[in-house]
Order: sequence, then structure tokens, then C-alpha cells
Amino acid sequence: MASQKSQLTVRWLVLLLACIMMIGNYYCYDNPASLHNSMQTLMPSTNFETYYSLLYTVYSIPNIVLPFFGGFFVDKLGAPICLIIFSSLILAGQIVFAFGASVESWPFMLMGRVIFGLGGENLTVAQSAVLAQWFVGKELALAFGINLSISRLGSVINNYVSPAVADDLAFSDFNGVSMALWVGALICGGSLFTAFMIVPIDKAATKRLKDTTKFNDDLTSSLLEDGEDGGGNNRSKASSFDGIRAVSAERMSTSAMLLHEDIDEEEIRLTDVKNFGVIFWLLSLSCLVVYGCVLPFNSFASGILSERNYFKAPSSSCVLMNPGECSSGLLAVNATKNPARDDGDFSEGVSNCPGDDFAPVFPTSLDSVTCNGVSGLSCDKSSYTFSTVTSSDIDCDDDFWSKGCAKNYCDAYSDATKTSDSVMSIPYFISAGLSPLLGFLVDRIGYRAVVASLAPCMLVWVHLTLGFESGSPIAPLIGQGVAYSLFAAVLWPSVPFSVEAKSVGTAYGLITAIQNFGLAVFPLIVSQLKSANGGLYLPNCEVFFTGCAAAGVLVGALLNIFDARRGGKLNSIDGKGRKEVADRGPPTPLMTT
Ligand SMILES: NCCCC[C@H](N)C(=O)NCC(=O)O
Repeated sequence: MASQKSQLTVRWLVLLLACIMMIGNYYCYDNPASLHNSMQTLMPSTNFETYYSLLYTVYSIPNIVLPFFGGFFVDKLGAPICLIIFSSLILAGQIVFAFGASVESWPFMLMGRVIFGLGGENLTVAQSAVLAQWFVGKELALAFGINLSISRLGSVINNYVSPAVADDLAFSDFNGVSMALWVGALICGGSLFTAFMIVPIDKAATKRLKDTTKFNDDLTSSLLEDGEDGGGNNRSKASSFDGIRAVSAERMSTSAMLLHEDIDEEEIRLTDVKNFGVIFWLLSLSCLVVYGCVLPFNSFASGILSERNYFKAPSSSCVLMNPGECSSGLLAVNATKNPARDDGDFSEGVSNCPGDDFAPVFPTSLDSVTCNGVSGLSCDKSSYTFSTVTSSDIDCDDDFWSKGCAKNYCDAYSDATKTSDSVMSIPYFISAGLSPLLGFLVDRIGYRAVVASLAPCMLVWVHLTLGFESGSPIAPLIGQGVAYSLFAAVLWPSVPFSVEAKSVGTAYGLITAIQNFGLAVFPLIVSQLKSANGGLYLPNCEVFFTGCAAAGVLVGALLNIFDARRGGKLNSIDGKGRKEVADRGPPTPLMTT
């Protein structure tokens, strides 16, 4: 007879449903990243980068506080019911976000992201608590690994599907970006459906285990009564009843914690946080800085990769032969008569004029150019005049630019976007493939604190390479994926080992809240660094990410020191550590099977 949810076979169905449930969350969280360039084309503005980073910041700002309370409610109300509440919020938020894009309104889009954020992070917290209940013991890291793997597939699918939908599925009043976001809303609807499926399964298991616990309880009491009635038979009999009493008490308290309903509600208080030890706080700090160079990096990866590799800005010495004329398309008088030429000193024989990786140069100025009478062109404006053309003036959704005046620029921009979007998926692809295996290994070898300090070392190399070298980004992005997967494989399963079991939801809430502080602030720092650097990400933004990774190395070292002083729980295989294993003595036989 099973006495814990982690002994029931149905746990694998719960895991499958919990994984499917998270796909909508991850798919939609990364929508802005994969639609960055399409959004810029749809809603060009000099403040575009600020609005764009706000889409992530407003998601995270409420979450600097909310998951803490969300986690507390998970402990109080039970995780399954919270899954439904939070899944409903992500669906509602995505609908508002998609509506905002349909009417091209930043305020609606931002409001949608706030609502989505209210559900998104709390859903992660509730789901972590569900996994901790169903997989406590030897399979916890594996369960988190499988979960992260399937969730991250949501991010990867988004990176491919959303730009394709945005490019190809615009029709009548629905622009491409909004269509991609409505697809996200559909997927969130599916997530809500799976959340509804988890609740009855969890309830049935809870009831079944409650009955088992009661049965064990009755059995233990009757054994104890028999022993006491026996009238002081002998010492050894008395000590074996003491053993039963002790084992029973331990097992009952574990079952009670895992069944949730049996926890005395008064026992769970927000103030329990003050009992969280140094290990929990170091895990939180590590989460803040290391995730700070993973998730925010991904939000800007498309732009960073375009700038670094696929759409490099040509040198200012690269100009059109006739800078006041269209460069390519139906309005170009004759493209071969207006080629780009490099006026600069390229003594090393390297021209900064468009090669495959450079952005084609566009006209410097235009004077009353019109589309009138040119068949195949439907331009947004009757006439185009610019004393100085900048890249933000070029709207590739407007035929004037994409077919008429800067066709080569718009074609190259679209190609670069597609390449960047698929290359930036590498880290999440790797995480989707590696996470279950790493989870399996962590459950078997431990070394959680060691891995938590090695992963950021790799991230230091990754971001230095992206910031200061100009070769292919593939190797550093593979490094980013491996480091991220390693870190996630040890961080989340370490949380239950750092606090009391009754506070696991609160602890997940608090660490998520701390993580979100970084996720709210870091994108703003990156966009400020970019603006201060003449609109360029490199190298300053990568210096910032390198700094975060270096801080992660330092916190990782402290984690190892404190973990060793406190019995080595995190680095041990089962999370119990030297001290507790010694305290407990040899394993006690189970009362139930
Ligand atoms: N809602 C998508 C972002 C997930 C943030 C979440 N707090 C988290 O970090 N989950 C683990 C991960 O590696 O994504």
C-alpha cells in the first residue's frame, strides 16, 4: 500500500499533464523575443526598444512580490486549485496582449503582459510544489528535468512558429504579429484544460492516501495498546514498540505534509521565511544573477545576433553611388547605376560595404519620391521626403520600402531575422534535450552546489566570447544551453532541501520573486546600455551579462562553503547530507509497502 504520492504510478500522468500545462506559459512568455523584428516593423517608433523591454519588465515587476504570496497560498489552499487560477490568468493576459497587437496599442499590449505575468510565475510556483509533492525523494530532479525539457519545447516551437505566422498569416484586420499572439492564446487555452485534468487526479490520490494513513494510524495504535496491555513483558518488546511509535510518527508527519489537507493551517505562516537558512538565500542570489544572464539574454538575442553576425552595420564610409536615390526595387532608377561603394581606407583589403553579413546601405536622403503610376506598388503615403533617412524610418511592411526603394535592405533584414531567430533557439533546444538526462544524473550523483558554481563559469566564457569575438555564435550558444541546463537541473530541485517541507511552496514563491527582480530590472539595464552606446548592443550589454555570470561564480563558491559547513546536503545524493544521515542511523524498515 502506498503512503505517499511519489509511490503511485499515476505520478507519471500527473507529470505529463504538468509538462503540457507549462507549454502555453513558456510559448507565450517568449512571444515578444521571437516577434521583436516583426513588432518593430509593425509599430516603428524611436522608443521601440524601451516599449519592447517593458513587455518583459511589466511581466516581472508584479512578480517581484506576488509569487511570494502565490507560494504561500499554494501551501495554504493546495497546489492543484492554484493551477486553475493561474492558468486562467495567463490565458486572460495573452488574450489582452493579442488584442493590443491587433489594434496596435502599446498600453493594451503592456496590460496584457501584466495579467499574463500575474499567472505565469505563480503557475511555475504551483507546478513546482505539485512536482515536489508527487516526486519527493529519488526522482525529484528527473521530474524537474522532464518538466523543463517539455516547457522549453514551448519556447523553441515559439521561436519557429511565431515569426512564420507573423510573416505569412496576416489577413484583413489582423496583422501578422497579432495572429501569432492569438495562436499563443489558443495554446494557453490548452494549458488551462490540462490544469483542469490534474485536479481530480490529485484529489483522488489525496483521498486514497488519507485512507491509507488512517489505516496505518489505527494499526499502530492497536499494536501499541496490545503491547501495553501485555503488562511489562520485557525490555526488548517495549523498545520495539518505541521503534514503531517513532517510525510511525515520522511517516505520519511526512504523509501529512505531502497530503497538504492534514497540515494544521496555523502552522504555515508568512513569517516562516525568517527561518529560511543561509543555503536558501544563497540559492536565491544565485538564481537572480545566473538566470539574469540567461532569460534576459534570450529576450535580446535576436537583436544581438543580428548586430554581431547576420545584419552587421556597414561602416559609415560605405555609401551609395547616388545617396539621394532609391537603392533597389521598382523605384530604383537602375540599381546597377547606384551601387554601394566603400569610400574608406580599407588597407587590409576588407571592404565594409555589404557582403553577406552586412546590412545593405539605404539612401541617405529622399526628396518627394512617390509610387504614383508604378504598377505592383501600394504605398502607405502619397510622397516620401526625408532630409536624413535612419534605419527606424524604414518600414518593411510598407511596399514603398520593401518593393520600391530599399528592397535589398528589407530582403536582407527578413533573412537576418529568420537566421537570428533560429540560431537563438540553440540554448533552449539544448535545454529541451539535456534536462531530463541531467535531472536523472543529479538524482544519482548529487553535487548540486558544485554544478551551481561550474555552470556560471561556463557562462562567463560564453558572454565574453559573444562580446569580444566576431566568429560564429554557434559554439557560445551551445555553451549557453549546456550551462543553463546544468544550472536549472540543480537549482530548482535544491529548494526543498533548503527549507522545511511545509514551506516548500512559500520557498519556491520567494525564490521566484527574487528571480523576477532581476528579470524586471535587467532588460531595462540592457536597453539603457544599448541607448548609451549609440544603439549598439555590443560590447557593453555582453559585459553586463558577463558580470552577472561572474557574480554567479562567486555565489556558487559561497554555496559550496556553507553547504560543506552544514553537512553537505546539497552535494549529497539524497539531499540529506552527512549530518542528518549520521543522526538517523541505519535506515528504518518501512511500515507500509
Ligand atoms: N514563464 C516563463 C519563464 C519562466 C520563469 C520561471 N520562473 C523559471 O525560471 N523557470 C525555470 C526555467 O528555467 O525556465
